[in-house]
Formats: sequence, C-alpha cells, structure tokens
Amino acid sequence: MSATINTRCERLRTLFSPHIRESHWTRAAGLVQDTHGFNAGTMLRKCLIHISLRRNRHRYGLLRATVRYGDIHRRGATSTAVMGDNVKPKTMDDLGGPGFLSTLNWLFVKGYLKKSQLMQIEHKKIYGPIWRSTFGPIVLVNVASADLIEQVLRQEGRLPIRTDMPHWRAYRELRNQAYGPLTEMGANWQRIRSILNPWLLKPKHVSSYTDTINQVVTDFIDRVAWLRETSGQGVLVNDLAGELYKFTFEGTCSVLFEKRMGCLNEVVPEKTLKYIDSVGEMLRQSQIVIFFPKSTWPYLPFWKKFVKAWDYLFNVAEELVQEKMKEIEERVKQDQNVEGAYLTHLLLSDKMTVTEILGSITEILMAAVDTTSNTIAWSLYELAKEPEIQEKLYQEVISVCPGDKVPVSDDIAQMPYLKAVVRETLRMYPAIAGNARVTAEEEVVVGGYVFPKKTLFHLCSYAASYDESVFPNPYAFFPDRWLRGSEEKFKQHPFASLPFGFGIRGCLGRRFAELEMYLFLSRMIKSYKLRPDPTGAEVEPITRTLLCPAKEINLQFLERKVEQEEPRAATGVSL
Ligand code: HEM
Repeated sequence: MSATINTRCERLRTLFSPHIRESHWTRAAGLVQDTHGFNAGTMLRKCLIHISLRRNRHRYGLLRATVRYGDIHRRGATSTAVMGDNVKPKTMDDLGGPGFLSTLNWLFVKGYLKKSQLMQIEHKKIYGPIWRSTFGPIVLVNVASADLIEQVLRQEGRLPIRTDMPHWRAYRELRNQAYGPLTEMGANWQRIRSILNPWLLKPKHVSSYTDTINQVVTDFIDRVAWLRETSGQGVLVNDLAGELYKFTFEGTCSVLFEKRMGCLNEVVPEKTLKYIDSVGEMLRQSQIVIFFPKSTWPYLPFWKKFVKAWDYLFNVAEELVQEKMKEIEERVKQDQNVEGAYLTHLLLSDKMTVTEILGSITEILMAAVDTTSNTIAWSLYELAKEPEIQEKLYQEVISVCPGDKVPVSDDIAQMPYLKAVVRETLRMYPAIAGNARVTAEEEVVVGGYVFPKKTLFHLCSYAASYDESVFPNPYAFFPDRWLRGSEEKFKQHPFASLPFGFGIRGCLGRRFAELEMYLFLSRMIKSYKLRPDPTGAEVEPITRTLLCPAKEINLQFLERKVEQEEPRAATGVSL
C-alpha cells in the first residue's frame, strides 16, 4: 500500500474508530490495495459498506456488496459520505424529507391518510429512495429500494425490533396483560418465539393441518353456492373480503383451538361479527392514536375506542383458552389421551404461563385473519380480471389433481404456477405495505449515512415492489415473473418483495398462511370460473394499518361442472 494511502487510511481510521472493528479495517485496507488508483473517499465508502453489510458477507461477498453500493451511488440514490480529504460522514440531519406540517398536509389535505402506501411512491419520486419524515412525536427514516431495505435488514441485530409499538404495549400495561410475539421485545421475545415457532413454522407440523383446512374450504365452497343463490342472482358473491374474513377466522380457530366457530353457517354468530368489527376498529384507531403524545392518550376518544376494541379481542381469546383448559382437565380426569393442536401443545408444554399464552394467542389470531383473507380476496379479484391466467392455473391444478381429487399439501409442491399467483398477489398487495425496524444495538450505515442506535427505519415495501427497474411493468398482474427459469426471476433482487418480512422476526404464520391460500385457491379454481363485478367496478387498496380493499369486492362465480353461458343475460355486461 502506498504511503499516501496509508496516511489517509490512518486518518479515516481515527475518525471512524468507534465504528470500525479491526477485522473490518484490515479487510477494507486490503481492498484499497487491490484497487489502487481509488481515492480515499472511495476507500471510505468501501469501509462503510463493508461494515453495514458485514452480516451479508458470507452470502453475497464483499465484492458484490461493493458493486451494489456503486450502483446505488451512480443512480444518485445515496449521497457520498466523503468530501475530498475532509471526510465528514452524512447523518440523519442531512436527509431530505417532509417536516411534520408537510406530512399533515399530505395526509389530511392531499388525502393520503387512507392511501399512505401511495405516499411512499410519491415521496420516493421527490426525495429519492431514502428520506426522513416526522409523524407527531416520531421521526423515521424511510428506505424505498431493495438495496437499502437489504442494508437495514442485514443490520437488524440479534434481537430485532419492528417498532416499539408504544400504544399496543400501553394497552397491555393498562390491563395487566402479557405481550405477545408482535409486541414483545428482547430476550423474552426470543423465548416466546422459540416456543411458538415449531407448530406454526415446521413444514411437517404445518402440513398436518391440511385436512382441517380442507374441511373449512369445503364449507366455504358450500357457502359460496348458498350466497350465489340467496343474494347473488345465482352467480354473484358480494363483499368477498368480508366473506373470506369469516373463512380465515374459522380456519385459524380450527387449527389453533380445534374448534369450529360456525362462521360459515348461513347465520354467522354475533360473536364472530363483533370480533371482525373489533379488529377493524382497533386497527383504525391505532393509526390515529399514534399521532398524539402518550400523555394525551387517556383523554382521547380514539384511545378509549382502541382500548374497548382490544378488550373484546382479549375476551374472545380468553374464553377460548379457558374452554381448552377445561377440556384438557376433563380428559386428564377421565384418563383420556390429551393430544391436540396448537393451543393444546402450548398449554401442555408448560413453558409459558396462562397469561403469556393468552397474550400470544390474542396477537396470533389477530395477525392471522385480515392478512390472509385480504390476500385471497386480491388473488380472486386479479384472477377474475385475467381469464388467461386463470385458465393456466386451472390447467395446472387439474393436471395434478384430476377429477374429484382434493389437493393436499404434497400436491401443492407440484403447482409452481399456483405459488407464482400468490407471490404476484403479495407483490401487488402486500398486506403490510410498510414494515419497520429499530436498530437498537449499534449505530448503522445505510446508503452511506450514519445513523445512531434506536433509529426507526420504515421499510417501504409497497414502493419497492412497484420498482420498475426490478419488476418491469409493475402494475400488471403477471405471475410468470416468479417462475423459476424466467428471465425476470433471474434479475430479481431478493429484497424487492418481502411480503412475510425477513429473518428471525419474520412472520410467524407464513407457512400456515401459504398452505391455507394454496388449498383455498386450488380448490376454488377447480369449482368455479371467476369473472369480474358485472358493474365493472374497480377496487383500489387503502391502508388501515394493513392494506385492505377500499370497498366491497363483488365477483361472479360460474360453476365449472355445469358450465354456464357467460355472461349472464341479467347482468348485461360483456366479459
Ligand atoms: C398472507 C398472510 C400474511 C402476511 C402477508 C403476513 C405478513 C407479515 C409480516 C410482513 C410480518 C412482519 C415480519 C417482519 O417484521 O419481518 C408479520 C409478522 C407476524 N405475523 Fe404474519 N402475515 C400473514 C399471515 C399470518 C398468519 C396466518 C399468522 C398466524 C397464524 C401470522 C402471525 C404473525 C405474527 C405473530 C407476527 C409477528 C412476529 C414477530 O414479531 O415475532 N401472520 N406477518
């Protein structure tokens, strides 16, 4: 290494010594030697990116990380942390972005409160893929490209934190309830995830839920027939997302508690309807409460509604837990076998207190229902608009499961197009349009900026999954882009669409949700041809904490066995 570079190295080392470990430094210095002719600024960038991506080095290698960084840099996505020899790293204060008043203007005057997913795209156009914004007491750093999302996630630390969710946690403190996987943090979060994970994430356990899920799918198919006849002029199903909500609630309760709730009966129990309303209400109020400082919450009507909704969600879960405990006690008394499904395993394992189980079950049930039902609703909505894609899916399903054969989990492994349909739906309609991470353990470098510990990063998943440079023609529903061997799949960035999140803090219900969606779609497509709402109504997504349809999705279900002439004369709509 030349003397000049050595001197510069030492100067940079002094400046960044708290952030650079010896091993990182040695490696970065080696790189400078390899690429002589680079100036000290380039070297610094290499050092920083090396540090920021160090957990990445085994998988991608330092060279690729550096090349990636170079790409971002050339596109003007980040600002260099270097100013000749006067090296001054850029910080959060150097980031552009809307202040609090401007944010209020965007949300309440320009009307983005309900479509904040689109605000990600608009802000990215204005500020580039990294910007800072202020929401009441909260300052966050938004990252909206696959590269930058990767950089944040690779530095999430040993015990990742999504956000500290002060209002959700405050409810639990108010009512003396335990935190569940969504709200818990640190070592206790790790402990409860290690107990909750096996029966929801291990493939062999998840595939054991196939028959239970298939029974619920059968009931839903019957319900579709009933809805078409009673309220759909023989063909329509109105408010599909609402109907699917009942399906996922029933499916989740069957798997978690081995209990049928009667949600798919002709008359839906009052309790289920109230549960559905309470989840909606809690998510709506949650979005508003967070804008206000914690000290004002007790005086806010939004907070009271938020608390009331959570009370109901906890009450329903508590009843189910109590019931299961009684059932187990009875069986033990009668010397009967007490094997069972998810809740039974938790209760029998003795690794969590009953209060902890209640905290976790409430959150799991809440997290399971909206996410999966909306994703299925969007799949059906897109399939109805695209008869060719639907036909391709139908042909795949009947080639694996001809005649009356009901698909089971092993069959799904042979249905790549079905998986691509779900993947594409999740790209276009990610149930969580914006994920988050708080980098609690260390300072991090993202996009060439140095951020202090406890920075809250907003991962703009929606904007990233509509990035034209990763997904050409991003507004088109094109499942083929996910097929192995397709040209596009080859170029995709693995962090451009992460619908179930990432790493050890990733979705607890991913495998269960996927199985439920695959079984549902494969069976529905075998039974019915889908066609759009005869009125031609288009449905946009809105953000209500989760991404949801802005209005009812109504679709036509044409029976396949007795193929109907389409379109139905009564509708007068050409398809
Ligand atoms: C299509 C369906 C679903 C989608 C798109 C989805 C998406 C997500 C995402 C993006 C996260 C955040 C992960 C991260 O921060 O990296 C998450 C977390 C979570 N999900 Fe899901 N989810 C779905 C279904 C489910 C189901 C069915 C369950 C339960 C059976 C569930 C339970 C959870 C829980 C408990 C967490 C919190 C995990 C933690 O913080 O440790 N989800 N989900």
